[in-house]
Amino acid sequence: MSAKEQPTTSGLENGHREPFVIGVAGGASSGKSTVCKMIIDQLRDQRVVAVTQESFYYGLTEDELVHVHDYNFDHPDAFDTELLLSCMQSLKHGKAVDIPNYNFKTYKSAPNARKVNPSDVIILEGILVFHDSRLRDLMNMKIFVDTDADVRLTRRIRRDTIDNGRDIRVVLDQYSKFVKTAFEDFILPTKKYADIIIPRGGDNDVAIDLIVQHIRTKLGQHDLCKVHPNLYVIQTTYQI
Ligand SMILES: [N-]=[N+]=N[C@@H]1[C@H](O)[C@@H](CO)O[C@H]1n1ccc(=O)[nH]c1=O
Repeated sequence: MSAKEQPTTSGLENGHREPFVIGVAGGASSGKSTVCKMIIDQLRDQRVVAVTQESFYYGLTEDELVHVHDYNFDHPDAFDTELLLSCMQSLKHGKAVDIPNYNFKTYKSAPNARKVNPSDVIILEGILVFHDSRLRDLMNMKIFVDTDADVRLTRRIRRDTIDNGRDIRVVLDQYSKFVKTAFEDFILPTKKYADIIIPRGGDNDVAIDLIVQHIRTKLGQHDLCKVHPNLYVIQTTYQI
């Protein structure tokens, strides 16, 4: 069943409604995390949980560590997508999951590091969350954050040099070798799957307000259904 249809309560643990799943994709440093934070802030009255694809990076082997500057963190194969898919499926069915924790300093992954409970809204963000169709099919809403390449690069240089103390030459080398190439080969082609494309990301208050309104409408519809199924049928008939 495509997630486009209305969330249902069928087959869910303790009768909760099926969570509303939002995917947020876009280039590295495009503002995905900022968009997620703004949506979560405006949905303070709802049970919302955020999952980042970065938690599912494979840890690097000793040999990969030795050649870390030649490792492509922007390639789909850098992520444990099977584990991410199984976590998202469990959350979608109202089950709590253990999320791994990837450490950007040690390049190692700590399994089962964080317990995430099922919620009404689940936001999954990451550069390649639209790459695998099985993940896309779990999403009720897909947002692509469309920020200019020069803005993404300047943000990345500022973050990696000032915040993470990396050498500017390493950052630029990694960008031209992996980040730019992966954006063009793997990330940008997933933009066509988006329901909403946000230019300028977190600077775009209008887009984020519209998104939050849409989420509230979808959640509200289900609350009516919870009150009285017939009422829900009337509402659906009216929409048609
Ligand atoms: N390098 N590089 N690019 C990736 C990617 O652009 C971004 C989002 O996953 O995080 C970066 N990334 C990922 C893992 C890591 O250990 N270090 C790191 O900088």
